[in-house]
Amino acid sequence: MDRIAAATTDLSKVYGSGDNRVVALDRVGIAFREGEFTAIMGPSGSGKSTLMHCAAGLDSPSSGSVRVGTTELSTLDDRKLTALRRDRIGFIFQAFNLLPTLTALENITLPLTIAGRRPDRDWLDRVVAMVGLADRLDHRPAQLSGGQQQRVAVARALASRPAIVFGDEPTGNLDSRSGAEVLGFLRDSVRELGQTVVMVTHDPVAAGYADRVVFLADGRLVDEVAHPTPDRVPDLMRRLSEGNPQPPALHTHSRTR
Ligand SMILES: Nc1ncnc2c1ncn2[C@@H]1O[C@H](COP(=O)(O)OP(=O)(O)OP(=O)(O)O)[C@@H](O)[C@H]1O
Repeated sequence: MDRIAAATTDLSKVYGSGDNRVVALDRVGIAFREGEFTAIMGPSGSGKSTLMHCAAGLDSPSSGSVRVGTTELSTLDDRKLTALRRDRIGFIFQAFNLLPTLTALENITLPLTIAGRRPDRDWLDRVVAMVGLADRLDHRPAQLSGGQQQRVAVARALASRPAIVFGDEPTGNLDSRSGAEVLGFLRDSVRELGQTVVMVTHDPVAAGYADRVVFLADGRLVDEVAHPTPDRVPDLMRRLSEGNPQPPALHTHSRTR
């Protein structure tokens, strides 16, 4: 049986009340299997960021549940939730969010330093080698290109060997060549290092690097494509944005409800 890195059950998130009430997520159930690369797509406002933030313990559900590994997040107090995010979850943001005064290596190991943990030297060497930063470790962010800075952020996300890595538009600030490199490294972290990656993206080409793409519309999971290729994803996106979530013939299995 596949092991589950993180999962949501009947996850709903409602913002505001009365006339301002927005149902950002409507009973979303999704499992992220260990060693799998998932892309989350959907129109603007469909709930992608909210799903990622709830699954990563950055936001709390209105109802339903989230687990990371076997840990149910609702059972954790703030201190334990912070520790779980730090120790078991990696984050990669659109803006690289590196500390300018630290070297690349110091940025990569910062979450471990804060946690008072000693880096696993072998693992760190593998991660640094994978993202091709071995000869840049003493550079500061300003001395690195955008693509190199995002590679530092990828290595930082992987440094603790987390249960799951969440990326929020990780290539949104990169040119297509640097974006392709970063996506390749994310895919390598899954294929070669056995990591689990979930990425929100608007870019069908980026989604083409994933093992599967899930589509949200109006806070619901409306479809899922396994082994996407860049030519299949835009077709699905077009149909969804036209308000017709009928799965086209090319999909492998559907979760429409
Ligand atoms: N803090 C908040 N307060 C009120 N409404 C919110 C809040 N955060 C999100 N929403 C609403 O919830 C819905 C889902 O938002 P979310 O940011 O998850 O969508 P998204 O698919 O990530 O959008 P985008 O692609 O534009 O980033 C939207 O209608 C949004 O306006």
